Amino acid sequence: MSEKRLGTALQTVEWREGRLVLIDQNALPHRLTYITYTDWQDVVEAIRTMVVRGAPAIGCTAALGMALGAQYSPPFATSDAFLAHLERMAQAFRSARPTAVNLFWAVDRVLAVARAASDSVEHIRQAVLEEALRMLEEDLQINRRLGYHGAQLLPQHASVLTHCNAGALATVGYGTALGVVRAAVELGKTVEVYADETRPRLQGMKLTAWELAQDSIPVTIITDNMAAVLMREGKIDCVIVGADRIAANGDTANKIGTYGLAVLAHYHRVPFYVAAPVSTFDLRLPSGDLIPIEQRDPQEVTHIQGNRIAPEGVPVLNPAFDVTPAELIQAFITEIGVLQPPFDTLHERLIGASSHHEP
Ligand SMILES: CSC[C@@H](O)[C@@H](O)C(=O)COP(=O)(O)O
Repeated sequence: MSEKRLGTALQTVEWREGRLVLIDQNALPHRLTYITYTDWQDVVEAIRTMVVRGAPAIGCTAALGMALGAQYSPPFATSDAFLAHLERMAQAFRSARPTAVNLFWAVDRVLAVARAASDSVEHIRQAVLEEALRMLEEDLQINRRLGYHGAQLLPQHASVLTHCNAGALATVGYGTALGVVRAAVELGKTVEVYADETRPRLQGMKLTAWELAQDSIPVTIITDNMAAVLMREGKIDCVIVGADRIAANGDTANKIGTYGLAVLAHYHRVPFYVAAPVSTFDLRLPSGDLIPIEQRDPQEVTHIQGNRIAPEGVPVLNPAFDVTPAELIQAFITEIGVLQPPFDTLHERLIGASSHHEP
């Protein structure tokens, strides 16, 4: 095992001197800047406008955003009134983005702790902050464990294709799909990564390529339509992507374009892996047909850096995610090991643990 500790320099979301601090992902790769938040409603907006994005990162940001709102709330006479205030906050966070279930999971977890500490406003406040900080710490540990399990699946010299950004920037740190890459490198394997640019918001080119370069992990940017050729030429050993929501049968929502990659991988007999924490599984949904898919502003497609590149007046579709059918996925890499549907080991952990309120 090498001495390198990769992906630890970037902490996407953190609590600093009673404030919530986010890396501004909309400024990358040009500038690594941090935004400090004192108002929970601005944190909701940060999730909506994708200052912070990626399923685990938005979950942890929402949890810490609720803690921020709890710290700086107006005075409440009773703990019931304070709980009602937290429920309103929770609803605002849930409505920020619909697809990643981690957001709902995180908000529910904070609310559960708040309800359990309901003997005084001060206790609730303290319990909510402690729980949010615990979630941030857990996320890092989860990604390291998940990365270790996934690294066992890679050959000694591996060429990995990934889509969007499922890295340190999509989590609190270290990453899921990129956590597997980092863990393999830490175990002494040589890994080169092909990063799909990931239209329309280009998270693969702007974020994945940037964060791997920070760790000196070899990375090559390709356009989304190059994957087939690379697979045909035998240049890809496996595809590893993250996930926003995984249904009970293994159907997986992830960034738009993931489904197409899975079809290509199947045709070329390239293993296709999904790397995601247990909190991304939504076992209440029997299949992926029921996963809500976020539709985003058409301007993300028609404009580049504020300049229109599409003709006026032509309709545009902009679903942010697609659903890959389970049969195209070789395995699910999680912090508790490499899993296959029907995910028997997960049922006990997840069912009943959360009610996942939808917006
Ligand atoms: C570990 S992150 C997994 C997914 O959240 C990621 O692949 C993805 O689709 C992110 O989408 P985004 O729209 O950038 O939030």
